[in-house]
Amino acid sequence: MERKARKVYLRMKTLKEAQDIWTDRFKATRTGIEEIEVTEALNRVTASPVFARRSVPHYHGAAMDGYAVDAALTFGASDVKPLRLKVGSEAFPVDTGDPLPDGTNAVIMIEHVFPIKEDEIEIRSPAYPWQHVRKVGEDIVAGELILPERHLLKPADLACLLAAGIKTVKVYRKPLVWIQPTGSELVPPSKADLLKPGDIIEFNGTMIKAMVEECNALGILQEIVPDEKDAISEAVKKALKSEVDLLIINAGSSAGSEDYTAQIVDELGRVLVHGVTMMPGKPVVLGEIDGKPVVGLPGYPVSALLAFDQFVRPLLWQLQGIWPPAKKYVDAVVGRKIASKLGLDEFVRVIVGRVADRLVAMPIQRGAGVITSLTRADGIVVVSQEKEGFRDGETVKVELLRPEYSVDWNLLMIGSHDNTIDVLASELKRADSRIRLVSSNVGSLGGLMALRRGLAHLAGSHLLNTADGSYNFSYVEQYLKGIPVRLIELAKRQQGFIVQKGNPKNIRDVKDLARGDVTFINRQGGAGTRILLDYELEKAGIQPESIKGYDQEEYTHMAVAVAVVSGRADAGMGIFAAARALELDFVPVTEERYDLIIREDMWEDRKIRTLLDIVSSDRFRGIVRDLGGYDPSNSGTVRGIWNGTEWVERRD
Ligand SMILES: Nc1nc2c(c(=O)[nH]1)N[C@H]1C(S)=C(S)[C@@H](COP(=O)(O)OP(=O)(O)OC[C@H]3O[C@@H](n4cnc5c(N)ncnc54)[C@H](O)[C@@H]3O)O[C@H]1N2
Ligand code: MOO
Repeated sequence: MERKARKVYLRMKTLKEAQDIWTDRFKATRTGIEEIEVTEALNRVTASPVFARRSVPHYHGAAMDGYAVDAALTFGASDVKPLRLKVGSEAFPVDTGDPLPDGTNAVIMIEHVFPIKEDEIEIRSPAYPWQHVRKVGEDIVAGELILPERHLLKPADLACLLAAGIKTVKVYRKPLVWIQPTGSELVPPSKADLLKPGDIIEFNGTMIKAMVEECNALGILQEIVPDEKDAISEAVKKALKSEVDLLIINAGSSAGSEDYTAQIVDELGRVLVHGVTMMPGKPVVLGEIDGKPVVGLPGYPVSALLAFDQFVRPLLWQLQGIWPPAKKYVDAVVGRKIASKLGLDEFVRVIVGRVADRLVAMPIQRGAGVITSLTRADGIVVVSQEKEGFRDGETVKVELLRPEYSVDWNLLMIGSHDNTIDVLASELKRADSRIRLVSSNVGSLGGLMALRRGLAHLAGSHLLNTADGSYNFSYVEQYLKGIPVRLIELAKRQQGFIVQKGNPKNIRDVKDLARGDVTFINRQGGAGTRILLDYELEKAGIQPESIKGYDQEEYTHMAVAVAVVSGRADAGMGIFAAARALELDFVPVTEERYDLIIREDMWEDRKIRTLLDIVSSDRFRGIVRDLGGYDPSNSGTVRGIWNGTEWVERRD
């Protein structure tokens, strides 16, 4: 083979350019054709037109239960002049589907017949010719075209084929896809219990195989190959010798020292595209070797999935001769500002809910390695390359990953994070499988803002009024003027310091945070926990500047605990459950009340009704108590009814 100059990173293409190059190159490529049983042909694509072998029905048949007659005999029958017919010679009993006896051409429904004697019936209206009869060829006429070429076979199509006397059908072969995970750090999922630092469980392969299957193709997941050029090259050659229609190499797509995909494709064949202005998914490699399509999907799971969706999915359908199934888009209002780089189409995952008749799309975590951003997402918003993002409140197009009706069952909760929210979410699902509690963590104050702007159904909040020690009331008064809401206690919970196991720095109270040997990890401004900390610092007369790490912020209790477990910090303020989840120690500081703040116009909503039943149930209280660090004895208690101007009810 001719050797070419090495081009590792080609000029970045736009998504549209890359898609055009890719689909154009393989526009005439199809998988082979095979003939299969109709009974096994669901979701396959016809490779030739199909013509009926017989008519349907192939005989005149009764369409109703009753009596078959010659219509001419019945003319003149009426209420004043009933007509009697002899059973067996003039009228013949038939059931739906029975062939019509010779000499008959109509069926009288049994309900319209009056039995006189065993062998005689009476009718009081005439039958017209061919009434209640399914005539020969009414549905299909032998020889007629019943399905065109390149038709995706759905259940009714299979029925139609069988009815027309067809037993086998020519379809395109399911594309066969070789999936090659690469990476010296990868270990198979079966070894998940024996991970060393640096090991990564190979999970992309299974995700890719599942996506391949969703495109009606067959994926063969190969064993992991290490990041060695020769080893990968060998695997590629082996793949191409087999019968595969498409080769996917996962990871090694970017510019690192061990990123060989583009080089190998370039040496063995031709790189069509390396680098697309999309994010995640930017370093995708599109090429061909021996006329076969080869794709290098980036290693990060979100990047791999999105690049697959843009390039592999359409190709797999194209190889079967049809368009990919259409995506579903809806308009929604952005719930939180989305900033994005110019020059890249950024794919932002969002949760979606319908609040007061408009759909709200709340962005969730952005990282290309954050697989949970895909498991949680209801949709994807693309910030196109010429935009720097979206302001909150702006209307955007959302690609829905779930059916639109299911989004109407989402309860959109924005605000402070708490572990009991996860319990609530799973209890809601248990009570009513349609309800999904989707939450976005922006801190307590952020939750109130979202309620004010009509971007959430409910907020979770634990905002302390440092003047009188009350929770949430004064903040509702300040931020929710004109917005009627109700406050329901979710639970009381302990707040304290999350510290290393064994508390090696011997942190006892808030004064210890100012010690020179202690590094702290903080929560973001507006978080209830942050306000609590500042309150405790003020009480103790400690200047925030004297605390090392005070300016380092995280958005959730768990993120604070992770900062401690990883050694980045010695202490952070948070809830007991977060410390326990990571086997850290906990130094209690105080107990606080965490409330659900619910829009008044949601009060009678079924989802909220279900939620309220759950939070006041013994079962919920039991689960929450078992988490540790919570006092759920007053869960479900109404703490306040705010009509937008004043408290109709307020119970501290
Ligand atoms: N200097 C540069 N570095 C990077 C660039 C760049 O342009 N210049 N691009 C970044 C972007 S964007 C992406 S996306 C990634 C793509 O990386 P690779 O495709 O080269 O993949 P790796 O670096 O090998 O792996 C990334 C990450 O994914 C994990 N991984 C890989 N395979 C699997 C698998 N089968 N299952 C689970 N996880 C997998 C791997 O362990 C790494 O953690 O590059 C950036 N860097
Ligand atoms: O393009 Mo990478 O896929 O942004 O993270």
